[in-house]
Amino acid sequence: MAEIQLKAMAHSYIENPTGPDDYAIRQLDHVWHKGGAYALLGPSGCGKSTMLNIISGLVQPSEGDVLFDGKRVNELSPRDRNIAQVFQFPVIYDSMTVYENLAFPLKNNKVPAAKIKTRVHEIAEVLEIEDKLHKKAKNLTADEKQKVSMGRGLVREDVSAILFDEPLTVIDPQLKWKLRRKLKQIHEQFDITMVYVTHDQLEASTFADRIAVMYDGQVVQFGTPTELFEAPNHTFVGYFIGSPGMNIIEVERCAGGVRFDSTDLPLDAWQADILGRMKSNNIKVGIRPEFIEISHVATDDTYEAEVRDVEDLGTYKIVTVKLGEQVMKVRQSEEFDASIGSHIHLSFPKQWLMLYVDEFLVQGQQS
Ligand SMILES: Nc1ncnc2c1ncn2[C@@H]1O[C@H](COP(=O)(O)OP(=O)(O)OP(=O)(O)O)[C@@H](O)[C@H]1O
Repeated sequence: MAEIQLKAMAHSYIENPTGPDDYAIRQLDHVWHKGGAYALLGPSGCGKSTMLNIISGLVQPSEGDVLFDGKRVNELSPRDRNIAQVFQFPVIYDSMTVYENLAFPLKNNKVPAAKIKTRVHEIAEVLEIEDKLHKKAKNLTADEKQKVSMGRGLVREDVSAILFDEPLTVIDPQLKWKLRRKLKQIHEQFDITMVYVTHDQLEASTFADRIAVMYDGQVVQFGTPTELFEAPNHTFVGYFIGSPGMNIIEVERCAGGVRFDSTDLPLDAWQADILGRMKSNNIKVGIRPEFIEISHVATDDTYEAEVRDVEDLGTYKIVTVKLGEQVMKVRQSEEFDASIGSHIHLSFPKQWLMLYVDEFLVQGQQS
């Protein structure tokens, strides 16, 4: 197992990149600590597979260093880096039995036969494919084949890390949940560094202790699921995590705070202070639907808004409201009752009102 560090690393598939848009991964520093369970989450094309392939050695970064336990491995092949990688589609030998498939990486590494037998049975038991060990791989279902593919990654005890590139894409939805739990259990049992690529936030949160959110070739936040939810470091994280995502509103400066349409939002003194020292006019505020409060009575701290829609999702409701020209989503309990077109009063608790300049969170001594 190894600590994997990316140091001033960037990658462009173009020979002579001229600007940031030419990079699949923009320059970044990042550490995957030993034994961690990580997810790499982001939309299609943001650079997840490129990042994984750079760690495994299938792609050499055009700039910077990849370090395993402090040693530069840029020039080492995937085999010499001792990385196991599980892809979207199963990589197995159809003509071999399940047992032979699982034993193959160990045989290659000259592991003694008795040890191979114990290890193959151990992994087959964890993956619940023990009864398939003597079946030819070509006769397995797609789910079973992918389990074998995962098993081939898990079977080696000496790996630096296991990288999963959307491994559950081909898996039946009902089994997906089970396999995700299984991988988590395997992580706890074997304590291996695992990086799991996905574009599904639920998949990322159930598997990982910490999630790296990628957007446009950058890791815009690396944090626990709670950190990503409560304090998104970038507007993209706010929008991408949560269902529905964060309400993000373009605003401009005004005395003591910010304003949109004719609505003034006061900021905390420290936020106003930092904003006052920044030059950019790309200013936004974000608040999650879960944190906006609705009441039927007005106070000094509330804003009158119109109910545009109420979506009943069984155990809660998503209320669409319009404040000035701004449409927002608010999450309410199933008891919420207001007719469409009626007027209600919104409040934005200050601790949940995030301020973004040039899309990044303005952070300070939050109260
Ligand atoms: N071999 C390649 N040659 C040229 N450009 C590539 C290559 N592989 C990826 N890219 C480009 O690099 C960028 C990042 O792609 P990458 O596959 O890493 O993203 P991703 O987040 O894994 O996407 P997906 O979820 O769709 O697999 C994209 O713009 C993609 O078109």
